[in-house]
Amino acid sequence: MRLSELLALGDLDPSIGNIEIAGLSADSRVVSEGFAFFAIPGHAGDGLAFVGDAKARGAAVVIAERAAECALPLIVVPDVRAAVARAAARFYPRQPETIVAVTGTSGKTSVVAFLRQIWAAMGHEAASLGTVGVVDSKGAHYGALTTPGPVELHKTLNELAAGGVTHLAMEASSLGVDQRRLDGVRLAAAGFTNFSRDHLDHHRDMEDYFAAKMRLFDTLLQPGQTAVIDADSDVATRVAAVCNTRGLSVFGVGAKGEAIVLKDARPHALATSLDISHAGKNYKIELPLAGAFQTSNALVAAGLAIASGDDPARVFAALDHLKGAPGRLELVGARNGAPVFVDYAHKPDALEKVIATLRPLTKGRLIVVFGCGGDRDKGKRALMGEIAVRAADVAIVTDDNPRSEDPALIRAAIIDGAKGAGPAQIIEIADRGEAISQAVAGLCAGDALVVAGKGHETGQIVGNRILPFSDHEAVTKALQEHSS
Ligand SMILES: CC(=O)N[C@H]1[C@@H](OP(=O)(O)OP(=O)(O)OC[C@H]2O[C@@H](n3ccc(=O)[nH]c3=O)[C@H](O)[C@@H]2O)O[C@H](CO)[C@@H](O)[C@@H]1O[C@H](C)C(=O)N[C@@H](C)C(=O)N[C@H](CCC(=O)O)C(=O)O
Ligand SMILES: Nc1ncnc2c1ncn2[C@@H]1O[C@H](COP(=O)(O)OP(=O)(O)OP(=O)(O)O)[C@@H](O)[C@H]1O
Ligand SMILES: N[C@H](CCC[C@H](N)C(=O)O)C(=O)O
Ligand SMILES: [Mg+2]
Repeated sequence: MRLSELLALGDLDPSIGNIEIAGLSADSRVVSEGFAFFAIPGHAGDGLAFVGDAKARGAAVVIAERAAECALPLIVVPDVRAAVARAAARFYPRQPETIVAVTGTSGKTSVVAFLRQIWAAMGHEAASLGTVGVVDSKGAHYGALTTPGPVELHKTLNELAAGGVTHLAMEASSLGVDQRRLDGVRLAAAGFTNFSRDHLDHHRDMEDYFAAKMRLFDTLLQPGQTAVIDADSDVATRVAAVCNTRGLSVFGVGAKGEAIVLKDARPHALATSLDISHAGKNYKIELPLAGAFQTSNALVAAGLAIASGDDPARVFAALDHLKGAPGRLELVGARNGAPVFVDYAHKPDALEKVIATLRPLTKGRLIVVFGCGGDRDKGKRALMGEIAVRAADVAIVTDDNPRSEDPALIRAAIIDGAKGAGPAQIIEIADRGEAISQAVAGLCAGDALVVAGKGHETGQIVGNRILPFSDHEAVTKALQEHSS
């Protein structure tokens, strides 16, 4: 592809515009012969500092936001992150016909997994993309980011479409939206789950975080398209106002929803019976998932399936067969009849919700094993400690990806927040495997254990090393060791 086509800039000097481009990247380390290198002014450094590296690897041209002394032809654009996203969409032209993006602090991975399952039940060739990777009818492939960078994203979209996928549900993280990773994606609709504290290590404050999410609705969705909103979220009215201003069609779901109305939800064991209405008709659903939050997620997914053209009665029937996303309130086993769950709650609201879900199902003690990630929002540590001792009976504080930080200090910050904040016993066990083993060993009939924070993850990040570790495997091992 010629550079003028890649950038959609017809007025480039032909000596530059006619350069044949073999690929594109914003990371000099993956540049090859004939590539266009997009120099992003980032958080840690400026891509312009890596032009020499890009040239040595064969880059043909640099695209940046400012003019600079440069060993290669340089083109200045106003927003280089948007430019690389749009260029990637041209270089990898195919996309599944129906792409839906889901944002919100919690529930994105669950909603895209549910939507993929609903679409598959409708007979569509469906896929999902997000924190647990790309999942389609052929299997799952893990990736590093929830919303991949634009070059990887468009390569993936191209491959999915070429492989016959017509329907894709993808997660839109606030960072992904903010950093223009989705700017070249042809969206059909978008979903919003909820809003609470997260990523305050990146966003200046909660308003900045909210605005980042709203860019999906006020900029990326086009007027006339549909926004499916969990109407029971604290910020649903604000989100709907943003959507109305943009001329979107608002589809509210939940007890306060107007498009799918949740009339009654009766939890029993690990399932929930729902009475809902939509377009003047009533439906009964046996959702095979526990937790009010999973009901909300399932209704957002159903709304997105209906908004993208599927038959409501068939969509609601599909909810009877939903499976949870891996590591989201996943029942791994039991000891002395006490269930053991693995969950991905690594932020305050999620921890609160998962404990609140298990509390009514637990006659004995509710035990939670958790930690907080290093190099992430420090403010959430004390909050999560406080929630655990207020809402659970035993809080076992352990490590969760300490990264470059001293894990003992992370645990101390959690315990500082926990002390005196509630009745639960606090136990500190640094080694996560040992914490899980001791928690399992102590389970009595009537108890329940939730190991929170790592969900589907398969490693413990200590310094720059990723040590193999899975909560699921650690629980299974502990259940075997402490059987009888
Ligand atoms: C903190 C953050 O969001 N970083 C993202 C951001 O990097 P940055 O702006 O800080 O870039 P930088 O490190 O300053 O470097 C500037 C530029 O120089 C380039 N570079 C750098 C070194 C080099 O040798 N050569 C080179 O060309 C970099 O590729 C970059 O383009 O822009 C990059 C290009 O798009 C992203 O790859 C990078 O994601 C990093 C890998 C990351 O870990 N991001 C995480 C925090 C993230 O995005 N998480 C979200 C949310 C998760 C969730 O809620 O589920 C996600 O969507 O996964
Ligand atoms: N609708 C919801 N409201 C509150 N908490 C939720 C909701 N859905 C899921 N959770 C909690 O958040 C955890 C993460 O859920 P999920 O992976 O679906 O969300 P996510 O938005 O993709 O999160 P992340 O940004 O961390 O990838 C779950 O394990 C559960 O504890
Ligand atoms: N996408 C989130 C996941 C956090 C998971 C938790 N296990 C941790 O490491 O803090 C992040 O990178 O902030
Ligand atoms: Mg996710």
